[in-house]
Formats: sequence, structure tokens, C-alpha cells
Amino acid sequence: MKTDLFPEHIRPHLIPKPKGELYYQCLGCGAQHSVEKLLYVCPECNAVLMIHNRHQEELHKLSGTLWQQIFDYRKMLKIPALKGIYRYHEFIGPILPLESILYLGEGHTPQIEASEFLQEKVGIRFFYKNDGQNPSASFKDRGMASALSSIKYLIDQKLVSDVIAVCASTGDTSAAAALYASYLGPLIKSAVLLPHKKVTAQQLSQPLGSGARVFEIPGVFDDCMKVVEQLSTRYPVALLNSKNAWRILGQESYSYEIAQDFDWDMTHKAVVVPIGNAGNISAVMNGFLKFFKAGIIDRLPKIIGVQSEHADPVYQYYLEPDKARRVFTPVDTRPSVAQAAMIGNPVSMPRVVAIAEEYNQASGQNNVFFVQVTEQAIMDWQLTANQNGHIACTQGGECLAGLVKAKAMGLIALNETVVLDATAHAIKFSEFQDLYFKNRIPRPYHIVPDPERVNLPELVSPENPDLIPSQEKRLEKSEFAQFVQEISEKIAQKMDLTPVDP
Ligand SMILES: N[C@@H](CCOP(=O)(O)O)C(=O)O
Repeated sequence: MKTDLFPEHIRPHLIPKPKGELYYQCLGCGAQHSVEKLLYVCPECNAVLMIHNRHQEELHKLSGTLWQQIFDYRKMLKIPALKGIYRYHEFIGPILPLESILYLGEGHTPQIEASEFLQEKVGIRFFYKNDGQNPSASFKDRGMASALSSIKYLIDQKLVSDVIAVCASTGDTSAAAALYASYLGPLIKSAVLLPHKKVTAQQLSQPLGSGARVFEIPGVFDDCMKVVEQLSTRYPVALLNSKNAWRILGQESYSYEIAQDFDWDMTHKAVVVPIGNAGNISAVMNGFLKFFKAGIIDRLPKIIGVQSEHADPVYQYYLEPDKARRVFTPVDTRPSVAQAAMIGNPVSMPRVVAIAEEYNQASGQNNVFFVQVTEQAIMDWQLTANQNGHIACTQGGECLAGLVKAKAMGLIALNETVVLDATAHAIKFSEFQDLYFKNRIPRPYHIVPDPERVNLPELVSPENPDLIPSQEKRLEKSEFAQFVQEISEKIAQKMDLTPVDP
């Protein structure tokens, strides 16, 4: 729609101009640093950073209702930079001119209500927000759109050049980083570090396909992360992990979209998020907080963070009820089908602690909870979801297992509506489904396939091998008719079908 057709009170706000003043704030010592350079940790104390807008209060001068209308009307615009996560420009990257914004189709992923059967089985109303429908098939694209737009901005301002971007990954981050960096080639080149044999074949193929340098490292994700941290402190490289605070800004869009999809009504809503490097849960909480402070939503949804018992450092931390006595201890991970979240020392842990505290305070009650689930439950619930019309990855299965657990623990009330984060597309993790169906899941996962859920292909061949069609030997017309007849009869028999009357 043309801008002069929008209501008059919306027009001045419809297309955002660069505004505000962003700065990095250290979560350790509180020092502030300019965003005009690449920075990932505080140069003074090495702690992680958050990005704040010095003029955030300016945004609060518009009413929450007006913001809602602005975002609703922006849906109708055809401007590429505003089609993705930057619909919420003022809350994500207000200093960025539209020309610096990278849009590859990320964001605004569908929120699909669970099938009637599945909702009945779980006993609660819930939706899957399918972040696997992002361009590289995971939620990481939200953060990469933001991080790479910020780098493009620095390049456009001639503040940096010839950027080499690096990240450590369990498979989703690398796919997203390589995709977005390659779009900005040759201005940016990327390299990704993966734990050898601990990402799926599909995920390994993604950065290779995007032309990134791919380094496989013996060890687990946490080891790769340490190498990347070392690289980013000793060499002039851009770190694309969520240690980079721009990633958090982009991933906040997930919350903004949920709020908008519920028509800004967050009454009795809960959001379930799997936790790996902990950037996502930090972003999800922070996003809702920002909208709450701006009056765009009038209550904060409940947040449930889920971890597998094979990679549960955040859950373990919160097991201690007395916050003064909580001590964070990294854990050694064990093999997990929620491989993307197989992280024992999440870089965003200090963010989780700080933001969850603020979230609970702003909610006026405890509103952030953590649950732990078994590997068996993750796999069983993923398959159950997908056998009922969903496209959840194993982390999506982890969320559903987490919902079931939270409900059993009384953390979710029956009048609540829940959104589960399917962080990636099911096909990225189909190897685990395959292993389950073939009863070949290695012992350390502690998963026994449930025969009810197993689904394997059946080969249906004619009795007479001469009736098998092939490229080399075409069947005669009558032979082919015989082939079709025999195969259809066999399938009908297997499916218990009775012929219809001619
Ligand atoms: N699960 C992640 C691990 C890296 O997390 P990030 O928050 O630093 O991107 C992945 O897919 O690599």
C-alpha cells in the first residue's frame, strides 16, 4: 500500500529513520562502550554485553496503542528492509538506516495451533511457532539479520572493512552465519567451527553450500566456543555467536511477533523455549520486557526454559531456590538428540540471570521457570508432534516435553495458552528420527524406540522380477498393466482396503 493511503496519524511513524543512540553495557562492571566498533566482551572486565538505547524513554512517549497500530500498518508495506524483523526497527536497531539492513526473508514465522488430537493428548491449548521456516531453517536467522546488518552499517560508515566473521556452532548458527555473510560477499568472508561428528549431515552441508570455511574440531561445542573466543580477542575477526549483543537484539523479534500474533493480548500466555547457549531465552525475555515497558503489552507471559538432562547447566543453577546461594557451574554434556542445545557452559548465562531477575520483578511474581526433560521424552514428543502435522526439530520436541513436564509440575495452569519454540526445521535433525525408527540410537542417549511411533518404508515389488520396470528394460504395455495391478492390489491389502463397486 502507498504511504499516503495510510491513516494520517500513522504516516509520520510508518517508515523509521535512524534515531536514538545505542551503546554496549557490560553486565559485569557496568562500563559503557561505543557500538561503532566490533566488540563482544567488556574490554575492562571481559564480561558479556547488552545493547541499550540511551533514548529508549523517547519510545515510551508514544502510547502502546499507537505502537501497536504502527506495527500492524507496517505489515502492509512492501519495503524489503521492513518486511522482516525490522518491522520493529525502533526496538531492534534504531540507529540503522534502511540501506544497511539485510533482509533474506527471516522472521514472521507462522504460529500454528497444535492439532486438535495433540492438544487433547497434552491437555492444554498450545501453538508451535515454526522458526524452522526461516531462510536457513532456524531461528538463528533473526539474530544474524541483526548482527550482519550492524556490520554492514559499520562497513557503510567506513568504520570497518574486509571483515572475517567467525562462529562456533552446533549446526544452526553456522548455517545462518554462513548464509548471511555470503550475501554480503566479498565484503565479508566467514569461517565456522563445528564439533567433529556432532552436527547432522544437513547442518554440515549448509555452511559448505554457502561457501564458508568450515573447520571441524575434536571435542564438543563448548570447546569450539573457547577457540572462537580466543580468535576474537587475538585477531581482527567479527564474532557471530550470540555473545555478540546484536544477535540478542535480532532474536527479540520472536517475542514481538508472538505479541502481535495474539493481537497484543498476553493474558494467560506462556512461552516455552529450549536453552543451549542461552542467547535465545535471554532475547525472548528481553523482547517481552521492552514491549511491556513501552506499554505495547500490558502483561508479561510466563517463560519456561527447557533443558535435557544431558545438558542442563541452567536448570541446575536454578535448582537452588535461594538466589543468594546460587552458583553457576558448567556441566559436561552427554550425547543429546537436542543436539543444538548440547551446551554445558552457555555464554549468555549472565544475561539469563540478570534478565530473569528483572522479568520476575516486572511481573510482580516468579514468572520464569526452568524444567529438565529426558532424552526419551524429547524424542517421543518430537515424533508425536510431527505425526500430528507439525515440523518440529528435536529442540521443538524438547519444548513439548517441557510443556508436559511443566504442566505435571503445576507450573502451567489449564487456562493458559502456550507457544512452543520449534527452533529449527525437522529435516535438519531427521538423522535422529532415522536412528529411532531403525532402533539404532547409540546407548549413551538412553532412548528406546516406542514401536507405536516407529515408521519405516516398505518395499512393494512384483512377484515376477521380469515385471520390474527399469530404465534399461521398458515393460510392454500389457506387462506394465500387470505391474500396476499387482502393486496396487498388494498396497490395498496392506492398507485393508476393499474395492469399490464398479
Ligand atoms: N545452538 C547453537 C549454538 C551456538 O549458539 P549461539 O547462541 O552462540 O548462536 C548453534 O546452532 O550453533
